[in-house]
Amino acid sequence: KPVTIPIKNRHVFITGGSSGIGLALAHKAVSEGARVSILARSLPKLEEAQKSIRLAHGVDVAIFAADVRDYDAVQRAVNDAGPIDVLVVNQGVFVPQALEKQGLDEIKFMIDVNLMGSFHVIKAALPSMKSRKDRRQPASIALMSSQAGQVGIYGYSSYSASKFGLRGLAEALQQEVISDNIYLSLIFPPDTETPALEEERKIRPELTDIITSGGGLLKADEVASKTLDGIKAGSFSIPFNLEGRMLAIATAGVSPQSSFLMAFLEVALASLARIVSLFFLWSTYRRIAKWHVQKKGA
Ligand SMILES: NC(=O)C1=CN([C@@H]2O[C@H](COP(=O)(O)OP(=O)(O)OC[C@H]3O[C@@H](n4cnc5c(N)ncnc54)[C@H](OP(=O)(O)O)[C@@H]3O)[C@@H](O)[C@H]2O)C=CC1
Ligand SMILES: CCCCCCCCCCCCCCCC(=O)[C@@H](N)CO
Repeated sequence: KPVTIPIKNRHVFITGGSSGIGLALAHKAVSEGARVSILARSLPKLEEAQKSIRLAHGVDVAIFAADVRDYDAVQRAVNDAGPIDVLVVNQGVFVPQALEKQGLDEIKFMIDVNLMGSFHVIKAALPSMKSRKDRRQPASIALMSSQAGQVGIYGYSSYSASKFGLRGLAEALQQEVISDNIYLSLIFPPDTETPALEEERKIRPELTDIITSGGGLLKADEVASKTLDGIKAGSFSIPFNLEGRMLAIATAGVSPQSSFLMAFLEVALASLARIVSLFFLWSTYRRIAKWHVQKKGA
């Protein structure tokens, strides 16, 4: 059933909140009257982010320097931050490369930060979320996935694995915390203009570039405002553009759906979404074949 998760005067804790989508989310949450904490590794970047938010909104967010791969550091930061009402597990890294060429260290890096790091943050925050003073007010745990967490893409074998993992985590955890009035959200952005995407573009395999362009491109603050709307609505899955909505319907699987309208659309459009997916796959594999022919020819 539909639920409303208030943001105003509540504690929103955002990991990866010093840059890109996380920083845009922090701005948005502050502008909606939330008390915001941001966690990341680099203190100078956190201070920079804190300054930009103070300049824009005249409010100070709390900053916590910790690497999500270090559980004790995360636990200390969460204890210092105090009970959390809305947890946004946003941190993430992506190094696109064909699996065969990718070093095991880079594969481990993405799994450690994107998946294991998310477990650390949730594990550290969950006890105080369950014992929050006003349990009648629903709480939220929102995990930053990606369209690459809905469909595997050339060059993203480890990245997609880390994001698909969040899906299993969210579906299982939702069953474990529903009785504590805590709602899970999975956020599925397409390519989003952030410093990390800029870096990624320099090293992304050509085929990855070609295929991901099918998902669209958004600005960080567009992603931030739709993300916050989805969290407030307690949506289990938060897609963004038309491709994202089609992907969400095509990959609805056995995930929770609190909106009757969306549930109806998932049922009514299931076969169309599968047809569009099959067409997307047909054109993708055709491009891959063409690319190899060109490469051989070159
Ligand atoms: N940009 C895009 O195209 C898309 C991004 N996403 C997802 O959005 C999320 C944010 O990406 P984006 O905003 O682009 O990236 P940015 O690099 O701009 O921001 C990443 C944030 O996470 C922090 N971070 C990185 N590693 C760690 C770590 N080990 N421990 C704690 N904090 C860490 C960074 O700070 P610091 O380095 O100081 O730790 C920074 O604040 C990721 O989960 C990504 O997968 C999803 C779809 C599209
Ligand atoms: C029903 C079928 C729908 C057809 C359209 C499908 C299009 C899929 C394109 C996938 C785009 C992946 C973007 C990854 C962004 C990202 O996470 C990286 N920038 C790293 O963060």
